[in-house]
Order: sequence, then C-alpha cells, then structure tokens
Amino acid sequence: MSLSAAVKKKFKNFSMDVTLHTDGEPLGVLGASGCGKSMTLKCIAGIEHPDSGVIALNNQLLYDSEQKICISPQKRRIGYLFQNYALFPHMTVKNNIAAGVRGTREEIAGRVADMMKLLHLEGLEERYPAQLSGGQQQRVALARILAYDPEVLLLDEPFSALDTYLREKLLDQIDELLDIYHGEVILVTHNPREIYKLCSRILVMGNGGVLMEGPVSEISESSALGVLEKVYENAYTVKSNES
Ligand SMILES: Nc1ncnc2c1ncn2[C@@H]1O[C@H](COP(=O)(O)OP(=O)(O)OP(=O)(O)O)[C@@H](O)[C@H]1O
Repeated sequence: MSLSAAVKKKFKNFSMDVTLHTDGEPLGVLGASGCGKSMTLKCIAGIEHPDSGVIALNNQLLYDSEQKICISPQKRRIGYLFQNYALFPHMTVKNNIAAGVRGTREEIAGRVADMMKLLHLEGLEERYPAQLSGGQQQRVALARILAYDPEVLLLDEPFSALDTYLREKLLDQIDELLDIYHGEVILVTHNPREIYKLCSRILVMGNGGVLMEGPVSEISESSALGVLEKVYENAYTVKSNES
C-alpha cells in the first residue's frame, strides 16, 4: 500500500507546492496555521482540486492534471476526519455509523457492532449526537469513516476541539486503533506531541511548502519546531523591514 501526492495550488495571497508519500507508516504533518495542511488533505480527498499535480493510491491515479484524471471523492476510498466533524443530528449513533455502509441488513448491523466495539462506544447505540460528549462524537465520526473500510485515513486536527482530558483519552484510543488499521494514515496537527505519539514519519510544512521530512526517530521534536520557528521569524523580519 502507498499514497503519493504532488500538488500545486495558487490563491491570490497564497501558493502551495507540496509533495508527500506514505508507505504503510503513519505520517504526521506539522505546520503553523494557514500553511496549507488542510488544503493538502482536501486535495487528496478530492474535495478540492489542485491547479496541477498527481495523486496516486496503490498505483491507481486519483488525480493527474496532465492526463485530466480526477476521480470523485466518493470513489477514492479515503476517510477524512476533520475537526468538529458533523454527525447527522437527527440520527442515532447506530444509524450515523451505518450511513456509509453497503450490504444486507445483517452485514450492516454486524459492521456497526464491530465499529462500536472498536471505538469503545457500546451502550451509546440509541443516543443522538447532542447527547454525547465531544470525545464520544469524534469517536462516532471515526467509527462512521472506518465502517466503509477506507484505504486511507486523513485525520485533520482530530483533537483540537477537545479539552485536555478527552484529548489524552482519544489520543490513546487512536494509538490503539492505528496498530490494527492497515491503510495509509496522515495526521495533520499543530501539536508535535501528537505526531511523536502516533506517527512513524514527520513532515514539517511552512508557507505552502515542505520544510523537512523524515522518520520521527531521526528528527527530534525540537529540531522540527526549530525549522518552523526559523521560517516564521524570517517572515516576520521581512514584514517588519518592509514597513
Ligand atoms: N478558497 C480560498 N481562497 C483563497 N485562499 C484560500 C482559500 N482556501 C484556503 N485559502 C488559504 O490557503 C491557505 C492554506 O489554508 P489551509 O486551510 O490549508 O491552512 P492550514 O495549514 O490547514 O491552517 P489551520 O491549521 O489554521 O487549519 C490559507 O492561507 C488560507 O487562507
């Protein structure tokens, strides 16, 4: 299994040029606010389109600007969990998880039960999203994504809306989950600690580009943060000199 993406995209005040690759090991993408982390994930998921580039999953092209290939998000088999993921408010937990699953009634019920167990949601089947804590809602969202068996899991700041206690609990649960999940995983965050707990590789982004990449065993948390600090210090100095 592998995922490769080389994407370029330009807005009026921002341009992005990012290349990344995963090969069965969770990749953590670290970067300051506005550096293009979510836009990169959205391009991989197919919610946004790059101006140019190539995205391939297990040797299948999902996007290729030159060959004019662009597979729809529904056909990419990519699960995208973002901050404040919206569950269907009028559906129970059980029905939320079942929403994306295909199969007979028994198959769907079996799959939902497996996901409830995997994410420690047993007993909450008949509750509605408004009757759940933030951490429980995030776990239902993750169960709903995993229920359709995606080949790629994109986690976009999954912990940022949670308080410290729930964040630590969910961090441990996702850590357990990643041990048994066999697809490609990309975690986007501002918080290096999450990457050092969950991921094998780190990619540091700044100003729409890749600043540094490698195994977490070779790049220390302080050197990853140091690279980021340097870029933003320089940006600040340039701006101060201009004014
Ligand atoms: N539709 C758009 N038009 C113009 N600029 C945009 C548009 N969408 C995103 N941007 C800009 O692209 C940049 C990257 O956005 P992105 O959401 O990827 O940032 P991020 O690194 O995920 O930030 P955060 O950590 O705050 O979520 C930002 O500067 C943003 O303002």
